[in-house]
Amino acid sequence: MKSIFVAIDTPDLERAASLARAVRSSAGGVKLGLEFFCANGPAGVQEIASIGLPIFLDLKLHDIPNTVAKAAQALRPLEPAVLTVHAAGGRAMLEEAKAAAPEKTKVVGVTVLTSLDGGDLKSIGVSGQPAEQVERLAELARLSGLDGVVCSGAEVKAAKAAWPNGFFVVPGVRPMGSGVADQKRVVTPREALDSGASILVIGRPITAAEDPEEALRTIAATL
Ligand SMILES: O=c1ccn([C@@H]2O[C@H](COP(=O)(O)O)[C@@H](O)[C@H]2O)c(=O)[nH]1
Repeated sequence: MKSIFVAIDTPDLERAASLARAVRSSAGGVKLGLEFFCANGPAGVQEIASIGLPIFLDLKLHDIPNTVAKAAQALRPLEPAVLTVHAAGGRAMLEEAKAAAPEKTKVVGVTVLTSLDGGDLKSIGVSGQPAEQVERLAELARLSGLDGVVCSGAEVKAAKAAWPNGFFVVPGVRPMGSGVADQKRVVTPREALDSGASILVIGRPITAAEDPEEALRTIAATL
């Protein structure tokens, strides 16, 4: 299975389509997030989906259970392969999100954003290191019936040990020598996969490259 989902973070539909076409033969899918969705909406998602790759809709839904359930329901026609919600939304929200999403969609809970470290958690009132919070939220996601979680490559081994049949999405992935930008908990693609990631999410190291297709192939060759 092709394990790299390319994060296409742009508000520009034409650019998104051109990137999706460029990576079509080597990617496992494309990930569309808030930047793309706010600019282009469901119609934009459908246009990218028509290029033929599975769609990971990374909207990180986080609200009261009723609102998240209605949002997940509204997204049903898009039939995303993967949909994200924030695990910190709590058990009722997670259960309702899963129940409202299409049966085939993997609903995964974002645990601790890969852009955060222990200091950031402390500043929002969460004591302990990211690994502890990931463990807590992954357990909540499992008990709530989700399909898996989003966590960094540094935590995925422990998460998989506790949830062997879970689906583990790992962003914050950087090939050796690539700039980390705003990411704080970063591993290489090989490390993420060896630690148990089900899929890797990689954006700028591919999309900002002069030749995105070549950049993706080079990364894929390390796996
Ligand atoms: O914890 C998280 C959850 C989601 N993301 C998303 O993944 C990509 C990463 O892009 P890069 O350019 O490879 O840094 C981006 O779309 C984020 O929204 C994450 O990074 N961390």
